[in-house]
Amino acid sequence: MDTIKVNISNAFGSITESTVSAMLPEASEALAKVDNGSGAGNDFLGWVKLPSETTADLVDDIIATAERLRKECEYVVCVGIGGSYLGAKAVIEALSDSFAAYRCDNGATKVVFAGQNIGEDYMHELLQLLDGKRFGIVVISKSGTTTEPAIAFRLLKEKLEQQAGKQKAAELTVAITDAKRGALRQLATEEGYKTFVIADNVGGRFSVLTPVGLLPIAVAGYDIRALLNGAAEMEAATTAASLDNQSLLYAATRNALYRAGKKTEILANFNPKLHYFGEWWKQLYGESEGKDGKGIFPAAVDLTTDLHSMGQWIQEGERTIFETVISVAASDHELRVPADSDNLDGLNYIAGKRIDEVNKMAELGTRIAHVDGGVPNIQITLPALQEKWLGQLIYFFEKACGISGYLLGVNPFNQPGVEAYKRNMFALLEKPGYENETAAIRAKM
Ligand SMILES: O=P(O)(O)OC[C@H]1O[C@](O)(CO)[C@@H](O)[C@@H]1O
Repeated sequence: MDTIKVNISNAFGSITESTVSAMLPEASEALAKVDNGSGAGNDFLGWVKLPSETTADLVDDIIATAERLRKECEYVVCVGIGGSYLGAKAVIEALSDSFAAYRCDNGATKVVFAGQNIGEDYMHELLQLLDGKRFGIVVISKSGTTTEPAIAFRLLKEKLEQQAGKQKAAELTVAITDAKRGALRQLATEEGYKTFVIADNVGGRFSVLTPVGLLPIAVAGYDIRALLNGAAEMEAATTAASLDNQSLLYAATRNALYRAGKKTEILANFNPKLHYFGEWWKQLYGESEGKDGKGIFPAAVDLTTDLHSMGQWIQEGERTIFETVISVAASDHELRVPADSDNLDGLNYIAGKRIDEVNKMAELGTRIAHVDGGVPNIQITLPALQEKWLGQLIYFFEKACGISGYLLGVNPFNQPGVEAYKRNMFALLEKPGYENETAAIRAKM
């Protein structure tokens, strides 16, 4: 079976091959905690067997629901934040025509996102876009009480009910939430929305292969069966307690680098369609590892774009970073550099070459330059931006994240730190029940 590949041959300097090999017993223990559920946070391991255990009935139901929305709606607004948004956004962006938003003529349903910010202008402009349009809503919140999506959903629900009437609005709304608990579950029951469940044992940032990610991806017209199949292949390929297990290898290497003083990992892509993959990855690793005063800081760059902004820092700044490059072997389309008789820009030496070949040389040149500059490099190669490979990549990173969190010595499946800003915001907005916090925060101002 073909799988995505990790190459650590350029990660050495502050660590050696034997440093990584010496991590194997510890990494195998961490892997066992993920696979056997014997570690901290083991009530959130529902994602481990999701690809192989997702039933055909559920997939059929998701696809049928997506088809219904695609038939009835010009726009589907997916409302959610963090893990209830980033996975779908990452996969849709990776698979989409970069200019899909500007191609108003193809009649395909457009997936737009809301509830991932509290931007007043963003919401105003979205409501304006939807004015008089046939639209539907997929509202996604595991807890059902997250402020950002709750505000967006209030506005969108009101708009949809005004435009389509209450009953039709209910038919055009799908809620993805907890099976029993929470405000969204209660509302969905009262209003009669079609619902899908986020299982108790799957945390938001590990939920892209549940209806949370699968429904928006299917609404956007992509093949969720292929995505799940790819993930299932990687599920099967990441159980061995060996450095051939690509997730274990990546987790062991990044922890070896961290222990050697490399505190920041920069995830780099050379394909603009992977920008949101970096955003998804940042949440996955940031929320999983950044706790107890520990954790590799996950940063992401889009190259070559950011070589003209962050390139200087990466090349010559503080040597506490390492870089992980997602390398896509083949592009979908073929385009060559044109020849020009005047050659004023001096580009004729590459005339006739594929744009992708130029990009690949930029990638190789960057990798060599950064390694020479003291930035260890891990390379992850996938053959193409297609559902199967993205499914593999998602599962690869999830599995590695669980192993890596245990290697780091934290509970990778909680995120207690996220509550701090919420408590302050509620106190400042004078939420009932927060009177003491309101007084305390006012005293600090
Ligand atoms: O799906 P919910 O409950 O709205 O949560 C959204 C996001 O908020 C967090 O709880 C905190 O950022 C994330 O872990 C989660 O992905």
